[in-house]
Amino acid sequence: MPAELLTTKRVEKPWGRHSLYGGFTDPAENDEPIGEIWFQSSELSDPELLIKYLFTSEKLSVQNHPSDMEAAKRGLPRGKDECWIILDAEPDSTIALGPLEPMTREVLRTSAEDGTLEGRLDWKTAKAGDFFYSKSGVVHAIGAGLTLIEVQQNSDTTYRLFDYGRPRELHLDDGVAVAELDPWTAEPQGGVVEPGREILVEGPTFVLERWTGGDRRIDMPGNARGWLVPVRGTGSVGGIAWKAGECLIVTGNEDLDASDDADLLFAYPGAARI
Ligand SMILES: O=P(O)(O)OC[C@H]1O[C@](O)(CO)[C@@H](O)[C@@H]1O
Repeated sequence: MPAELLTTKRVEKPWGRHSLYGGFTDPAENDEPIGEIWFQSSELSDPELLIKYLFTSEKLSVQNHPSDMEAAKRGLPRGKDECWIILDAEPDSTIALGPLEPMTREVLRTSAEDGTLEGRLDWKTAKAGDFFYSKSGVVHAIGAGLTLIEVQQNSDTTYRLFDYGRPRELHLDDGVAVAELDPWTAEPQGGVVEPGREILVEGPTFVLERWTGGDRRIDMPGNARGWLVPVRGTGSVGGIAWKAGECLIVTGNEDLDASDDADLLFAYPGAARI
């Protein structure tokens, strides 16, 4: 199938919201808050990437994820590098990425246990338009009041180190073992490589491009597939109509038509741009 419009799965989370974003339907007042919307294929059982929208009203857990190598050691199919495009933020919204100072594994564990870990993290202001890449291992926490798109390796393995006393399971042994202990620094980005084409992530596990509107050709080599995430605008690809808030998987060689105002993300597995 050259292009598939993905279906959505709504995920309840204690830190989610009753008032979502854009065209997403709000949950009923008495229902649990929705924290995530996942885009799923009805054709593929285990695609390489997963695209989500996140809606936060409280901080997520302080957490990290295994790399491909650490995942393999634990019998898991893949690790979880991830990144976030911030769509909307309350004025005081923040995201924690890595420790303020290099830490030892022992300090990471004891501060997770005694609740001081939160204060040791580098809480960065997050506003609409910001972009953050969080490599597996980075100890991070998405803050309250944010709406964002997450592009990640398709893995549901999260090691929770601290959860503000919420009654959810923690995973200290694994989280401490796979943690990156040095402060976070932004990965170098490819930047604008041609008019209307910006490279936000180029490996090691996926590439993320950002495109402006207009018509273009998508040429995916072999069996490679790409995830088209319209942030704004309308259009069609491979004869399938799309609009902002949806997500499609594209394979092969397809024409993409996008309205002039379109803002598009295009993600695919791999270490280098196609
Ligand atoms: O354990 P929590 O707080 O529900 O957070 C899990 C979520 O955090 C994320 O890893 C984002 O940091 C999501 O991909 C994941 O679903």
